[in-house]
Amino acid sequence: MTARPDLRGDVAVLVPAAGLGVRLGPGGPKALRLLSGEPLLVHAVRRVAAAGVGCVVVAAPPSEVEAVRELLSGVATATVVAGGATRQHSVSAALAAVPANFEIILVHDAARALTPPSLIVEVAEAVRGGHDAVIPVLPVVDTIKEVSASGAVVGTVDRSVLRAVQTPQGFRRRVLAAAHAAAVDEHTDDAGMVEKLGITVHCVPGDEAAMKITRPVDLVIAEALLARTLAS
Ligand SMILES: Nc1ccn([C@@H]2O[C@H](COP(=O)(O)OP(=O)(O)OP(=O)(O)O)[C@@H](O)[C@H]2O)c(=O)n1
Ligand SMILES: C[C@](O)(CO)[C@H](O)COP(=O)(O)O
Repeated sequence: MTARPDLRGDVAVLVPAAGLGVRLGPGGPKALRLLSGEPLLVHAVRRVAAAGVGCVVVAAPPSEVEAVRELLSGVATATVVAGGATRQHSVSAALAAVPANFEIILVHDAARALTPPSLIVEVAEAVRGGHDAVIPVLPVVDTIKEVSASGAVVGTVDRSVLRAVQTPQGFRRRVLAAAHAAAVDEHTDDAGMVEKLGITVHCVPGDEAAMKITRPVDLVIAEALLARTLAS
């Protein structure tokens, strides 16, 4: 895990971690599920801290706030708040806890536990460089079909214009605050809320390691990625 010492401490990272993990199956809140013996949240926050950011705010499952504080005490200096019923509510709660002097805010899923610090730095630097909103993206590798409710193919989408979106997503603070003030739970991603304000969202190359651990197979893939990283 390589850190970039040149990143200034003017960046705050919000880590929504209050999701249930329904698609991962039974086993408790997803952010607390284990990957190589450590909770996903610990993997994620360790990488955020390695990026050299000045403030980390975690939105934890409401019943786990104290436990998460304890869990993170040896990992990074982090503020822990209670998350909400939707990702948007969790991000809003975390944003409210960021001190006023932080002008660059990144939002980063705990579920993207193996995101390299270098990607966190890239996104922060793109915001500092002048973009209001920045997202990491990857090309779509499968053919994408539009399908009707009855299961018939309606058409094939031109995938050359499609991108799969990751986190961290980076924003000027006023932009993220305005997007959340206007949002009505239509999007799980913050950039989607910003788009609705008519603000341009800039793309930077994503990273396969920033995959979102969503289904059981993703845990298997993440274990393999982690083993490869540790071995290199
Ligand atoms: N009410 C919520 C819902 C989601 N999240 C967080 O948002 C990130 C992305 O969400 P996702 O991966 O979809 O997690 P879950 O909502 O837990 O997954 P599922 O839909 O399978 O329950 C995760 O780090 C998750 O903990 C959150 O903080 N608060
Ligand atoms: C924010 C996000 O990770 C970008 O891909 C995604 O929107 C989260 O989506 P989910 O609906 O919570 O899986």
